[in-house]
Amino acid sequence: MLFKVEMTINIPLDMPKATADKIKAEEKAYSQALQEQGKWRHIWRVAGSYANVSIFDVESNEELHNLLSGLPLYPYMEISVAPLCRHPSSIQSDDR
Ligand SMILES: O=C(O)CC1=CCC(=O)O1
Repeated sequence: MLFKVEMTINIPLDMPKATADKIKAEEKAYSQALQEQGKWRHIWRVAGSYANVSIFDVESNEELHNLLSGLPLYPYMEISVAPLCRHPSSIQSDDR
């Protein structure tokens, strides 16, 4: 199941830089592990914003929820999720 996920990050201004840097490093490792597993298919920076648009490929809504709620930056994110399906004009032979 494919989902578009938009994440907007709002780190509190009073968070110490060392704390924020540690959480960001944990976030990067978490994200890259999921990318290596093929579950986090794409991640794109939204130009001009501390936000990303990502594509996830998971087995269920529950799996997506568990992955997203495990993000180290989750407490500081606004997240929106949209389920995806094949576009009838797509020339791709599969959903990759
Ligand atoms: O968009 C961001 O910077 C938040 C984020 C999600 C995965 C990651 O590595 O950073």
